[in-house]
This record gives sequence, C-alpha cells and structure tokens, in this order.
Amino acid sequence: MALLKSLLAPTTKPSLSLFRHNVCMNNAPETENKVHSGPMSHDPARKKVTLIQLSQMYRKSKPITMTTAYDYPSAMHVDEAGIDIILVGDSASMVVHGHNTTLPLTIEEMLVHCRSVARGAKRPLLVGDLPFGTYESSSNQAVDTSARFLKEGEMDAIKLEGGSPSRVIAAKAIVEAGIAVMGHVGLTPQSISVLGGFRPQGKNVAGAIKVVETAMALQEAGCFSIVLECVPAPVAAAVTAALQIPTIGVGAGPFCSGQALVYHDLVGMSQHPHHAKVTPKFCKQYARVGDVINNALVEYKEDVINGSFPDTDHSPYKISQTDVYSFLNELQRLGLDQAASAAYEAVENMDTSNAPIKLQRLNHYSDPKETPRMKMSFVRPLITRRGFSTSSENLIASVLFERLPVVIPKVDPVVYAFQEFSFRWRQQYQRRYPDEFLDKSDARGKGDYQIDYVPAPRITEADKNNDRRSLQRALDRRLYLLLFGDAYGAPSGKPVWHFPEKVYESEDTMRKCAESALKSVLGDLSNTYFVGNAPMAHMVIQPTEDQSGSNSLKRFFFKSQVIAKNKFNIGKCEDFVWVTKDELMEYFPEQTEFFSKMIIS
Ligand SMILES: Nc1nc(=O)c2c([nH]1)NC[C@@H]1CN(c3ccc(C(=O)N[C@@H](CCC(=O)O)C(=O)O)cc3)CN21
Ligand SMILES: CC(C)C(=O)C(=O)O
Repeated sequence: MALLKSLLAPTTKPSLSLFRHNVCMNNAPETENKVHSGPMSHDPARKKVTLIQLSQMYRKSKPITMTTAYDYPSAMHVDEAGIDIILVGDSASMVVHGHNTTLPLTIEEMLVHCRSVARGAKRPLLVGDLPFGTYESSSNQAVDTSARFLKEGEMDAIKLEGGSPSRVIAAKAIVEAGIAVMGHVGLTPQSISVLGGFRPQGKNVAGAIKVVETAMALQEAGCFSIVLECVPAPVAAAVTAALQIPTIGVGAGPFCSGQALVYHDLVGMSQHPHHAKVTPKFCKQYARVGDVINNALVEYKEDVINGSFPDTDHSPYKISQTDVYSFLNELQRLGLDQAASAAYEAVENMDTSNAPIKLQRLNHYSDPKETPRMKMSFVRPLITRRGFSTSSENLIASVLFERLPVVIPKVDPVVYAFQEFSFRWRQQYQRRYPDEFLDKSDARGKGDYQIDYVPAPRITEADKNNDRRSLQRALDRRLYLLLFGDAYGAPSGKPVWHFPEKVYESEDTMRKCAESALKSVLGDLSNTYFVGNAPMAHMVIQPTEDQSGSNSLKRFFFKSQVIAKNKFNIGKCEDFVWVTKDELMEYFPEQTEFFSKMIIS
C-alpha cells in the first residue's frame, strides 16, 4: 500500500524517479494496473484517472473534460481521446433508447450500459448516473442503488441530481458508505415534472442564489464535483468560485472547472430532426457522424442490390478442390441436384476472378497431369440445370448477333421509279420559289462554306477480297456472326459452324444465359444491344442414331445487335465469319428452311 501511495503521490522529489526506475525493473506496473484496473500502457498520460488526479487538475486549474458514453465502442473512443471522465448518463434514455425524457430508464438498463462502458474504457474515471426513482425515497435506497453501480456496474463513482435537504442527506450517506458522489444542479432533467420542461435555471436572483446554495450544500455533503447544467455563465462562475471542488459545466458557460457534452450531440450522431430527441442549444457539433453512417449504409445497400458486395475479397472462406468435388458428388447422391448445380456455378464464378484459389487448387492435385478444368468437365455432365428445365432435355441459348446495314440499301427499281415520279409531281404542282431566291447563283455555298463531299465507296476492300472475318463488308446488308469450333450437340471433337451459344445451367433466365454466351466470345457486352427478353425462335434437335441414349436438345435464339463498333476481338473459337443471310445458308445446308424463316433479311 505504501508503494502504491508513493506511485500516486504528485511529487517531484528526486528520490521518486530513482524509485520508479527500480519499480519498472521489477515489473511492478502490473501491480499498478491490477489495483486500478488500468491500461497496460507505461505512458503516464494513460494512467487511470482517480479523484486524486482530478483534484490535482483542479488545483492546477487544468480544465477537466467529461463526455457521456453508453456502450463499449463509444467508451473506447472516449478513452482513446484522453477524456478524463466518462459519465454513463441517464441521457441514455433519450439518445440510446429513444424516450422523450430521462425518466423511464431502469437501474437494470443502466447497469448494462455501465458494464459495457467499463469494458471499453480503462483510463477515464467512470461515473454512473442514478436513474429516476432509484434513490429518492430514502438514504438507504440511495446507498443500496449506489453500491450496485460499483459492484454490478463496475463504476468508480455515482452521480445524483438535485440538492433538496433529503437529497443532500442521501449524498452524505452514500459518501459515508465509501462511494464517491458527483452532484448535479441547475437544470436537473429528472425533475422535469416540477421544473415544467428542460428549462434553464438560475435566471433570476432567487434562482441563481438557489443554484449556489445547493451546490455548496452538496459540497458539504462530501461530493467530489458538481455538474452545473443550463445556468447563465455568471451564475456558474459564482458557483465555481464559491466551491473548493471542481464544477463541470453543461450549457453553463466557460467559467467552470471542466466541461461536459453528450457523446451523440458532440459527434453529430443524430442528424435527423425527427430522430434527435433533443440537441440542446449549447451543444457544439464537432463532426457529422450521422451523415457518414447514413452514406455508408446507403452505399452498402446499393452494393448488395447491384451484386458488387460481397466480392471475392470479402468471401474469404475456401474449400479445397478435392473437397468441392466430393461435396458435389455427395449432393447429387442425396438427390440435391439444384444444390450441386448452385455450388458448381459458384466454384466457376469465383474461379475467374480469384487467381489465388486456382493456385491453391492446383496444389491439391495429386496427379499433375490432371488439371482442375478436366476434373470439372467430368463433374459437369452429372449436374442438371435448375429452374424450369426438366432433366430429360438440354437447353441452349444461342445468339443471333447482327450488324445492321451501314449504308442505305440500293433502292428497288420500282421504288426508285415511284420516288422519281413523285418528285416530278411535286415539282410541277408546288408553288415556285421566288426568282430572286432561286437566281442566287452562289446559294449553294462557296469559300468557307464549300463542302468537298466524296461519299465512301459502297464496295470495300473486304468485299473485293471476300474477307468474311471483316465487319467492313456488305455495308448495305445485315451481317451475322458465326463461330467455328466445338459446339454442344455436335459429334465430339469435331468442330462445326455455330452461333455463339451456351448450355443453360443456373442463370436466372435464358436471356442471361445468352448474354454470357456472347460475353464469353466478345469479352464484354458494352458494344452490344440485346433486342428484347424473349427468344426470337427455337429449334428442337432430336438425338441421332449414333447418339442414342442422349437427350433431345432445345436451342433458343436471342437477337443482339452491334452498336458503335466496327471491329471485335472474337475469342473462344477456331475461326469466325460475319456473313449475310444468303451466305449463312451455306454454313447450315441442312437447316436452310429454318434459318430462312427465322432471319428476314
Ligand atoms: N441529447 C441530449 N443532450 C443533452 O445535453 C441532454 C439530453 N439529451 N438529455 C438529458 C438532458 C436534457 N438536457 C436538455 C434538454 C433540452 C434542453 C433545451 O432544449 N432547453 C431549451 C429550453 C427548453 C424549454 O424552455 O422548455 C433551451 O433553450 O436551452 C436543454 C438541456 C440536457 N441533457
Ligand atoms: C447532460 C449530462 C450531464 C447528463 O446528466 C446526462 O447525460 O444524463
């Protein structure tokens, strides 16, 4: 105990610094921490605030800072900021619980707040506010409640409101029970019933004198400090001068020993006028935390809705490649095909955007020749699609990707003849332009206004060379994209001409499936326009003799158009062509009838 006292004693005696040095070598700070339940820091500025520290600050006229806190995170922030006192105020009733007054808060609720704060704040002095109705009826009740704040609430001291004679007696009894008491005069919100509202106090001579006398009586009872709430600055100055203990002002002007503000008010937590129960006039907002919170929540919501959260960075839990396969197989064995399909889809999707997963998977492989892709394609046929598909048929989304004519098509001779005729007709019967207008020989533009307009040729180099890979051909016709390579339903290993297409698996819609088919060829869909959500045609393909045992195939065609682009990097195929309707028929000799119906021009 003697050691502890000398550690706490404010002194500059040289012997002490020597002593401290020894203490450190003996790892004594731990003893210190235990006694005060203080932080593990060796920084003297982090030493637990006690009544002794406070009276030192008071004697040295160092301003004392106090804010409220009601939970673990707010307590941590307040501690971190080096605030001296945390008041677990009954304002919790209003700012945390949403009541209109401080009256409804119970002792049990308060104790929950107190314990949470005690877990978060190690350095500040912790003061618990006695709730309305838990200390007024007798000194015994006041002592019992206060004791609970120390035993169950882990507080260092309590605060009570008011200074009536019975209240002063109760304060004295609590101090005599060994519990430090902070008084509270001026506006005492628990007395709202008799005060008639959250009204400032001490605004006339009698009121001001009452504030001074009450504060003095509470000092006499043994309070270590007094909160002065909502009183004029001169009154607070008088009280501060009259007392030998620190005053803490809340809306009481600058002449107090210290200042307090409600946490939510000072950080600007409750921005919304309907939600901020009260934000008294005297509050200064040091931030607009409420706005920051609102923005964060809105952004989060949007991210979830548009699918950008969670991304792979925020989906950290991995399952090994081998386990995924066993899991898929197990799901199928249990008849949970849709679940297996969904899990497989997830593996595929995470795959593309997360290289580390791939590496990790490869490492799990025992046979280095067997790549993950091969193993996947082994699993794939086992998996059926979810949604409206039945297990006996395979659905394919195909894309008829077209480039519209770039130049006006050559006019049909009959149409041309009619246009000629109607032009002459109009010329003949319309009113003549005035001569002076028509006779202006320079009316067609000269000099700066002269446009040397040479139309681009309708026949391009690609037309001349029959370069079907170019989009700069058959400018007056629609062109359609065909790919050469492996296709679903084709004899295995034999590349064929086909449209961009994809087997429907677990996309939300066939249209989505068609989009991903085209995307896998073009890389992205930014220069494409999908025409409508519904397929434009569908084709049923029965299995051939040698494919007996396999299922029928349904191929749905979706129309998409090229926009604002005259060259694409076509991937995922051995070859490709951009062809007109007539040319397209050459590539599908067995299906000319179908395609000539499906494609108009
Ligand atoms: N968010 C919050 N901040 C606080 O400072 C606080 C609370 N809540 N709740 C508990 C008490 C209540 N306090 C209050 C509440 C309202 C006023 C207020 O608005 N007073 C008006 C006069 C209102 C009247 O005359 O009826 C003023 O002009 O100061 C002041 C202090 C201070 N405490
Ligand atoms: C305004 C402060 C001093 C208070 O009493 C509370 O927060 O309950």
